[in-house]
Amino acid sequence: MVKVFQAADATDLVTELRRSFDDGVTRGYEWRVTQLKKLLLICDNHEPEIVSALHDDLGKPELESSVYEVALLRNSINLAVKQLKDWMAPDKAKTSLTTFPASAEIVYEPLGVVLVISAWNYPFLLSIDPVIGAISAGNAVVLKPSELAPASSSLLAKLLEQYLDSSAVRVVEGAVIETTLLLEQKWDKIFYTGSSRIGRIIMMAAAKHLTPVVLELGGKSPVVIDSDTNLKITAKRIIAGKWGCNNGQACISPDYILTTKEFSPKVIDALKQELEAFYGKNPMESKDMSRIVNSNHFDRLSKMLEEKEVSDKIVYGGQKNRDKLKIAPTILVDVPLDSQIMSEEIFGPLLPIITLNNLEECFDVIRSRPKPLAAYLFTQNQKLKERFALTVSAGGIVVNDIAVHLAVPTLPFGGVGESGMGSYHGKFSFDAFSHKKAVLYKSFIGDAAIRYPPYSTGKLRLLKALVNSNILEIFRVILGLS
Ligand SMILES: NC(=O)c1ccc[n+]([C@@H]2O[C@H](COP(=O)([O-])OP(=O)(O)OC[C@H]3O[C@@H](n4cnc5c(N)ncnc54)[C@H](O)[C@@H]3O)[C@@H](O)[C@H]2O)c1
Repeated sequence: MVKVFQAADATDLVTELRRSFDDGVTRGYEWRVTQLKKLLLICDNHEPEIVSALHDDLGKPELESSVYEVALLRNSINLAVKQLKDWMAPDKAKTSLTTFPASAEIVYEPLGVVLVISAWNYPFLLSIDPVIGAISAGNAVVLKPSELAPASSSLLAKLLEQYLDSSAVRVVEGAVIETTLLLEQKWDKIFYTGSSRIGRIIMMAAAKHLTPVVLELGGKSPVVIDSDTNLKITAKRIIAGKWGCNNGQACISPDYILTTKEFSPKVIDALKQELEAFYGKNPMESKDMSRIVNSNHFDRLSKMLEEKEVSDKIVYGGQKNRDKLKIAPTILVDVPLDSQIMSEEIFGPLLPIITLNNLEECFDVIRSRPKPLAAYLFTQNQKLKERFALTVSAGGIVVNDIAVHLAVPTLPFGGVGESGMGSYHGKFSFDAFSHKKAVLYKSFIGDAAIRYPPYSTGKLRLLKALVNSNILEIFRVILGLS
């Protein structure tokens, strides 16, 4: 019988991990790099099992599992192993006249015991990627994978227990009850990936202990298409980023398209043509697309499609099979902006196209809505690219492609406003789990009497000049000039 996770288990778990942290188990370079290399071994030795778990949970095609989960993880781990010494080294900081003589540095201090709560759609990537950051930064870590991807969750629990140091890295499987018990504990950071709704619950629980959070949330990521674009490539990239990424169940998947009324028929034709080239005449039978994760999400998506003034706007697809949890790639045109499909994150294979008079109106639609996790623009117009990058707020922006910024570790990945707070990937993951400690070294040389009472006008003038680094004024005070 599976043992039920109870409040005392959560408390004991954190106590145990805190003891390891306090004993310094996780702080040294050797421990960190050994654990990272173990994560690499998991990828090397267990890829077929991972692919199979992802197939059980989501019907994810092998290519997507191997590349977008395992290969991306390998990249993250290799980068951390290669850069760890550099990341851990303190950064020298400049000092000022006020503290002269002194030296200063920024020390990257591990936070302590951290909690990672991840989502079901990329269950390996979204679980292990933050754990890489937590370990790199020298923390003890508890991972809580999503219960909605049970095969992946149990494989993660098995493999992390088998490979990693269980005195400092643990997996707790479970759903709301288990997560709630974990959230009652005092953590030094909570890293959460999931919906904005639950993000609010996480932040409220964290506030009780003044625990900092990273919230990797979602939102409605828009795609603007200008008529000055390579339409064939545009269509292919949108399809690859939408249906080719877990069938639209991805946080940076295109949620809706904005284009001009005039150009929209060409956009629709191009999408139809490439969809057929990718998935054939009957996409419901295609093995190259994930299924919907479960019947709740299937019903949620169906409800969106069946809404009045939405169901009659389908121009492509619309087929569904609840038994197989399949929904065909579906394109809709000019659904009402206040419909459910245009108000909530779609997170599935439906793609509305909204047509407007010009591109400025398209940009205005984005600006009038909660800030998305990603915003995309397809154009060859340099001025438009710059205007988009400067005036549209989103977690990240990609011009002329979809979702690929996720694979660039020199770019921070995270949301803004409603799409989240904090970021990770590459060095940003290390930073997310580190405290940047300011350290100033002074000696007993050059002890200036001017900072000590009794105060005088001369001391006041000199101190002000020193704080403002006003060399001329310093000389004037020293030389007794007014
Ligand atoms: N920014 C990113 O990197 C990223 C990545 C993937 C998904 N997402 C977003 O996540 C959302 C989809 O994920 P989801 O929320 O359906 O995933 P989910 O249902 O798996 O939930 C995420 C986590 O929250 C936990 N949880 C659920 N209810 C809870 C509660 N009441 N209290 C505490 N914990 C609870 C779950 O157990 C799970 O571990 C979308 O909005 C998507 O855009 C964001």
